[in-house]
Amino acid sequence: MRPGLGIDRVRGVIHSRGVGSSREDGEGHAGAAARGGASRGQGQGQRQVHLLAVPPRQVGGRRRLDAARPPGPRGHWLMGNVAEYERDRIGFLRRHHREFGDVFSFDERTVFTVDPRLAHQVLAATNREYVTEAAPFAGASAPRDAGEFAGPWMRARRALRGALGDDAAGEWDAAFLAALDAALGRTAGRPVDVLPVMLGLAAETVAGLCLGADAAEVPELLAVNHAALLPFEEASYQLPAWVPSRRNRRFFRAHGRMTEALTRIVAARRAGAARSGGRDLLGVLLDARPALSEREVTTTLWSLLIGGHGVPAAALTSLVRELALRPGLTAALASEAAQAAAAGEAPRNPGDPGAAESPESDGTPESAGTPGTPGAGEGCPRARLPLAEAVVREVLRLSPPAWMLTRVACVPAELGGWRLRPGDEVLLTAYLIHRDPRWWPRPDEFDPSRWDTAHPPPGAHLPFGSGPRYCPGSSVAMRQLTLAASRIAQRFHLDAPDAAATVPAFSGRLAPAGLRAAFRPRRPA
Ligand code: HEM
Repeated sequence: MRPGLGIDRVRGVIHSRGVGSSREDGEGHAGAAARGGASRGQGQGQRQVHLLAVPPRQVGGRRRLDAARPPGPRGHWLMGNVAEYERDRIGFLRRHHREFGDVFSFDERTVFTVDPRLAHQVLAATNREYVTEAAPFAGASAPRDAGEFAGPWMRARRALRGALGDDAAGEWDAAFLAALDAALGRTAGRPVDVLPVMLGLAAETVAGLCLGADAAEVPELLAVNHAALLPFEEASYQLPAWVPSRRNRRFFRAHGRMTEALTRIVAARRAGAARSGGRDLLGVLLDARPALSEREVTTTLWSLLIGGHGVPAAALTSLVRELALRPGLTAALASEAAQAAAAGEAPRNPGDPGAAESPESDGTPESAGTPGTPGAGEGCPRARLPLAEAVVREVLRLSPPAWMLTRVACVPAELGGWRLRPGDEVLLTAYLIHRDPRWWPRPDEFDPSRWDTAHPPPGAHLPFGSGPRYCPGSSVAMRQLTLAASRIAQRFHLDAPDAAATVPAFSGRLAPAGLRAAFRPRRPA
């Protein structure tokens, strides 16, 4: 059973075997998604057994799965809670949070928490007590092995830190703005589905970031992979990878094409046959010391490409919705953009000084100034566009694209007084934490001004996660979203008559379902 979707589903697929592996491994990448995501030391298909939830016992009028498990809904005698969850995921979570409190179990091996303190604790203990859904480069067959496989990934992360920090992230501002103008310009003022436009924009942006001049074929491959991954994200139950279902075959085909392309690009770059004009992430990875293997480089690229595609596109789509609903706010953003431009301040050029310390320094983004938004130093356009930045933060608070984070215990662990066994899964509901009135006054209200004073406790603001597996693209993402908010407001009239009626889709990534909008160019002032 996979109630925990979000980015981890995708990453489970990506990371489970490393990009260079194949079906011959026995299960390949789709194995993680197909089994519910995991190198967990359980035989193939065993994970699905959790679907057949053991009927809980009634203990003293309180439902308990067993003495060692948190309380939780009883569900159907055979199917557990899957059907109810699938009918209305967030409604299910809200109901059971109200009934059972901040920690409740979904089935024998799956626990939800809506407690920021516990979320923070779990995220901070990742790579020690917990693993992300499956470890990068994993060929691991048991959760206890996953830390070992996270090693190369963490080395790659460290190598990338400088290149993805706030100073360096500015190098891509101009390319991002050009791609944004082009993507919205192509819509020619006609109403369009916003998410596909943003997926195209994000694909082009992240492909350029990773591969520079060698990126040409990658945006299309990302689109193909995105489409192949969607069914895995949307369903709670998957067939094992070895079943030659249409969905599995489609995924293997898409994945194989991307693998082949990345392997070719990496090999050519290593051989010096292809040279990117600027400094891209592939260049950084190839220069890493100690050197990363070809497969580690390729797998890291794959993770960055997938992580930097669907999630930012979902965030951009939510941003458009909020802007479309608030003409007054867009006018204020346009005026801020005009002032910043007049002062020659936006966007900033490469080499800007003054970025804040990386949140990875101690694994706690909350310690890096404003909670959950690291690196907002004076050199960042966010500092020059404070309203745009606050709008973005508010969008990410109300609609975190990665609305549920997943961890798997790899050793016996403790969560809020409950015992977890290796293989148990903890689901951190960022969406509910972000809307909890205990940490957020008027939690459902869109109010960028709250960021003038907001000081949520650790773990209460998780748009980019926390701890050692904090999003490595967060600085780039915050910059680009801030620039996008400002640019869209300045250059386009937004017309989205149905925006208020769109509902959030709690799929792999949270985004307003079916949002349509027309981006009509404004006359230059
Ligand atoms: C609005 C934009 C973005 C949001 C909201 C976002 C959110 C997140 C979150 C919440 C996580 C942590 C997941 C967890 O703890 O399980 C994460 C991880 C990750 N993100 Fe982002 N992300 C964004 C943009 C990007 C970009 C632009 C890139 C690539 C340049 C990227 C690459 C990654 C990667 C590779 C990981 C996995 C990190 C690891 O496992 O160590 N993300 N992201």
